[in-house]
Amino acid sequence: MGILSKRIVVLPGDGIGPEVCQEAVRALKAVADKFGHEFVFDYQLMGACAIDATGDPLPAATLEACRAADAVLLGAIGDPKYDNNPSAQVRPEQGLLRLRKSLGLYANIRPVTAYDRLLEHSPLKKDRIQGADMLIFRELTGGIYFGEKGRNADGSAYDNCTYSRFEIERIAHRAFRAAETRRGKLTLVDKANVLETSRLWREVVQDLALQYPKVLVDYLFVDNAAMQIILNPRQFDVILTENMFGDIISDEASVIAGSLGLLPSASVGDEVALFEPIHGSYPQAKGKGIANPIATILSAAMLLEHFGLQEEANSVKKAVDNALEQGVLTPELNAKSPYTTEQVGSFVAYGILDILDCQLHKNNIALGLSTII
Ligand SMILES: NC(=O)C1=CN([C@@H]2O[C@H](COP(=O)(O)OP(=O)(O)OC[C@H]3O[C@@H](n4cnc5c(N)ncnc54)[C@H](O)[C@@H]3O)[C@@H](O)[C@H]2O)C=CC1
Ligand SMILES: CC(C)CC(=O)C(=O)O
Ligand SMILES: [Mg+2]
Repeated sequence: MGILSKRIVVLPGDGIGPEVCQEAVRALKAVADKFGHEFVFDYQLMGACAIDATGDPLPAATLEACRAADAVLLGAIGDPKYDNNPSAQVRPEQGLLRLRKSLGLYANIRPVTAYDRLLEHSPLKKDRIQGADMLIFRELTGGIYFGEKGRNADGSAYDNCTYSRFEIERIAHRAFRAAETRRGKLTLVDKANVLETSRLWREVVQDLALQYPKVLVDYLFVDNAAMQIILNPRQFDVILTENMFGDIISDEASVIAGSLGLLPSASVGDEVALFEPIHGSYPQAKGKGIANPIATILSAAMLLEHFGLQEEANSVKKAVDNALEQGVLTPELNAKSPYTTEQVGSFVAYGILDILDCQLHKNNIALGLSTII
């Protein structure tokens, strides 16, 4: 792959979003320096910050910039002043959902890995999670999050869940193809004993399975899946599921990795792809320097893979592995001698730049010397 010139729209968003985005951009800048690429970063508003500035959580200028970009990097959106106000007319989350829908980002891909170095920090049984490695395909533009919702005259409320065969087929094909390149197993997580939409998911997946004879297909009800993911995560290879179930079980699966702050994602579909950590804006941590930036840094690695820059992506992943290995960890993973968001980010950037005397950098951090990159 030659030298690339790419325009990346950055949507830092709210809460810890700007802090974790800053570290992912630092990693991308290190990659650009090392490999000679040109990445132009175009910062745009989305979420609560966009409501505050324009009244709209997804201003037209932001959507336009995303459409014209080569990729989008998102931090997170959401603010308690909207969460705690049930009568708020406009919400940050509406901006995110509208962005996903507008860009046709129907497949959200969330890798989950058990890191050897972090096993000791896990509340889960080490011998059960060691080696766990799964890829969750979460449908992202349909289902209950996008169905008609409202209040009835009697004061009751409703959220409708609808799926079409087409919506299921397009993400199922992607999940089957991924399973073919991995360990050849696909688990559909649904609630087909109760929900009609889930029965349609099963029918479609059963039909498509005929086109992928090398893939072993398994079906699990979501309640059972929620338990199995924790109890015996190594049984999973590719998980395919609808929007809300995928949202919930992937946050749960982050316990296998060790923290919600470690899980990245790629959202892909018809237009430009978007990369974001699976976590939210963690408002309690805003400005404290305690947020783990690795989920966003690994999302940047997925962005590089999307550009076809595998070696570059590997350099980011290797630098992250090294940070974990060396114990350069934010407080939720190591309360005793924690590193800040920025220190973890700059340690990773050093690793990308092959300044392999990371010990020196670690010492600098210990001495309180400022980050250099
Ligand atoms: N994609 C997005 O932008 C998302 C936005 N949200 C929004 O975020 C706001 C907060 O929602 P919550 O339910 O509290 O979810 P959250 O994901 O922001 O935080 C849940 C918990 O996970 C941990 N955590 C999350 N990110 C972390 C990080 N980088 N490092 C270390 N620990 C981390 C913290 O213990 C935190 O209390 C809400 O406004 C919500 O709507 C929630 C999920 C996704
Ligand atoms: C607005 C929500 C659906 C965001 C969320 O929880 C997620 O995408 O994981
Ligand atoms: Mg979520």
